[in-house]
Amino acid sequence: MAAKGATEMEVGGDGVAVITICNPPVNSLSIDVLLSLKESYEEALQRKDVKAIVVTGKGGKFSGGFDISSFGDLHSGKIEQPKVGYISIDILTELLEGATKPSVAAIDGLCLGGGLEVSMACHARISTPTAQLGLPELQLGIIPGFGGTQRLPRLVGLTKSLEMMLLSKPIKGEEAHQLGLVDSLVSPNDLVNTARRWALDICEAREILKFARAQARKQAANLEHPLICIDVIEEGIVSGPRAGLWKEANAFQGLLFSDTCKSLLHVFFSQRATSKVPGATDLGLMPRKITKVAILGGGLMGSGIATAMILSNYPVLLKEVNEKFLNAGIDRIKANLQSRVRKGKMTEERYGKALSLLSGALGYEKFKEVDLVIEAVIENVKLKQQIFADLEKYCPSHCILATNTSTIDLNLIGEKTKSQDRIVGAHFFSPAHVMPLLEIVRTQHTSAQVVVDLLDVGKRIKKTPIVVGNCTGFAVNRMFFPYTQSALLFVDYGMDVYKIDRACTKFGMPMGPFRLADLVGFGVAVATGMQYLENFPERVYKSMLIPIMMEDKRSGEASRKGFYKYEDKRKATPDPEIMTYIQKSRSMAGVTPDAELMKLSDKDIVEMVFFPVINEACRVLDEGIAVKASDLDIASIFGMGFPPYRGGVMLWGDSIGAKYIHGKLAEWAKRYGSFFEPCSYLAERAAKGIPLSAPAASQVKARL
Ligand SMILES: C[C@H](O)CC(=O)SCCNC(=O)CCNC(=O)[C@H](O)C(C)(C)COP(=O)(O)OP(=O)(O)OC[C@H]1O[C@@H](n2cnc3c(N)ncnc32)[C@H](O)[C@@H]1OP(=O)(O)O
Repeated sequence: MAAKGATEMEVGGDGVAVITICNPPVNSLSIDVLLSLKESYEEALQRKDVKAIVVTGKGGKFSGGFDISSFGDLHSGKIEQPKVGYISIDILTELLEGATKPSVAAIDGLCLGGGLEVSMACHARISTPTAQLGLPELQLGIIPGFGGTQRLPRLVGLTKSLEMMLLSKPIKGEEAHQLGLVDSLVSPNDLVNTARRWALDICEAREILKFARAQARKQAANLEHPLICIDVIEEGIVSGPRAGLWKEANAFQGLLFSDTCKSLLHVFFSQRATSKVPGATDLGLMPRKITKVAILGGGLMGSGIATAMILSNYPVLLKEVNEKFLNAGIDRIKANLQSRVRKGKMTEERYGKALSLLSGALGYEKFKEVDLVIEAVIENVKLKQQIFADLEKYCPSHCILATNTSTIDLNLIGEKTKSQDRIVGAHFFSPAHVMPLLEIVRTQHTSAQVVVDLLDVGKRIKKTPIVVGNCTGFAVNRMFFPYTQSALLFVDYGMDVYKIDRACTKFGMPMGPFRLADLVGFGVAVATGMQYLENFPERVYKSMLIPIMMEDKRSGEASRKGFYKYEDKRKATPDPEIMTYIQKSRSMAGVTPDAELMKLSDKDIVEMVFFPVINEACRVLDEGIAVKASDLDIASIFGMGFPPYRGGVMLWGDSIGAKYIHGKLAEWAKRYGSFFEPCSYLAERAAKGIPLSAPAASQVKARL
């Protein structure tokens, strides 16, 4: 039997395949035409020279719909009925609508029933003003069967689509355009060419969207909502504004109840709540004006802090011990600023202005003019004590005396002065002009006024402050010390360094504990370790791995070799050589690798690295070092790069549950030692089923 119509396909030099429905007199859709449409599509999707598709009808008619004359053949069984849904779902939805290449329908004349349905499965519709579009199926005692009941309401709205279907009432191209069923109106002569251009424009938009998707995945692989946003934008481009709006509305609704949204809302409010500090900001004190700032030490931290200050228009006096160090410090500040100019974040003019706010000093003569001093010299208690005694002598009596120490007890630093009420910690995170957190440390002597003043400075230099109590490591470093500690412990027990780092970055950390140790430098890591060992010996794991590597002149990124090698600029490559050190460290620790640890999933690894962090965060909270759990969430996000979409360590901990965390820690404590011992705060909350972040009944001990 001769075929009842077919489609023809022609591929132009522009990469557009024009598929024409040919079945005179009205280009009705016989089964043959539909199968031929399928074949043409498949060929177009396969061919490399085809970028986009236009579907049209021969002789100024798109299509009069399903071939009514074959109804009888179907009834009599003369032609076999395709399996239910084959045309509507397999061909029109999966193949046409779901195609990776965009298609546009070019409509003139009739576009009825199955014809309109084919055009609605395309990604856009261009028509002439006089074209006739409708779904008249009900006239024949049937209903639209190729997706019309679903696609038309999305394009023209419920009321209009009901009218068009129930009354079998077609509309003209003009009205279809107003309703959004048709995307553009053109004269019959321009029809196919306009449709070609439209299809190519969708291709270009798709390329841009593809790039945006890749970027979004690279930035935060765990996040779904940026990709959904791109999908929704694409829907609008491809299927018109109404379809786009529907997709937007549905996606919005879904995201509103997502964990990501809940976590990010928590971060939003928690960040604002950090500057509400009981016993300081609730006393009605106004911040005093700070007109000049002095910074002691032009090293990495000092120069970073000075950069942050001059960028926010504070005149800065940088003091060093000799000309050479001073110049080196000033050069570092210049380099910090220049990097901003290079990245286009700052004009040359702004650069000059910022630099003009900086002056250098070798002595204390000009310190009588300053309102705030930030000491950022090396971590040496004796040196700091001497400096604070000098500052008391040379600075005006109202001047705030801040230290950028990251670990040393402030009472020790100020021991030789009578200025305890104006001594405060201003702990910045490296690089200080980039990292957004400022940990303000107050002792029992620090005045509320000084805290209020420093909060104001923090706001002006665009840092997120958290106000914490005084102890070794304060809140942030204390909380994150166990991050590297547990990683080092598990490496001794047989786990792979790079597997741990990978699990952490997949979880959403900017870098794993070993890449971080490389960045910070092993010297700092060991010095900090000593402080902890002195103060919290029961929960320090004495890994020899870092000291062994240091003996071999591997001390992290600065020496181009640490846990990774750094041949190229900053690019970290795993280094098989580290196995020698690891084996040595393992034999010194006298442990036998635990075969079970090798089988762990990424989720297990993340728990092993982060549950000790949560445990320490609980101690910090219990001791009153932090005022509230949400401050620790902010500290973890802004100080260590904990993924904000997980809400911070405490909120994340609560999403897992105190009981589970407690159980795991207790089990590991039995197996691997006291480092994992769950603290009493965690134990109590696990037993009573109270969230970790819920305020205690007797909130905040007298520590602050
Ligand atoms: C699954 C899907 O949802 C189901 C469907 O698509 S069902 C089909 C839906 N389509 C329709 O109902 C359209 C029916 N056709 C019409 O209403 C009118 O024919 C029309 C408005 C298209 C044209 O009207 P008009 O210009 O007066 O010409 P008319 O004489 O009716 O038709 C011209 C020829 O085309 C044929 N024809 C029209 N529509 C046809 C169709 N869908 N299938 C097969 N042949 C069709 C007519 O039988 C006629 O053939 P003839 O010359 O051999 O007698």
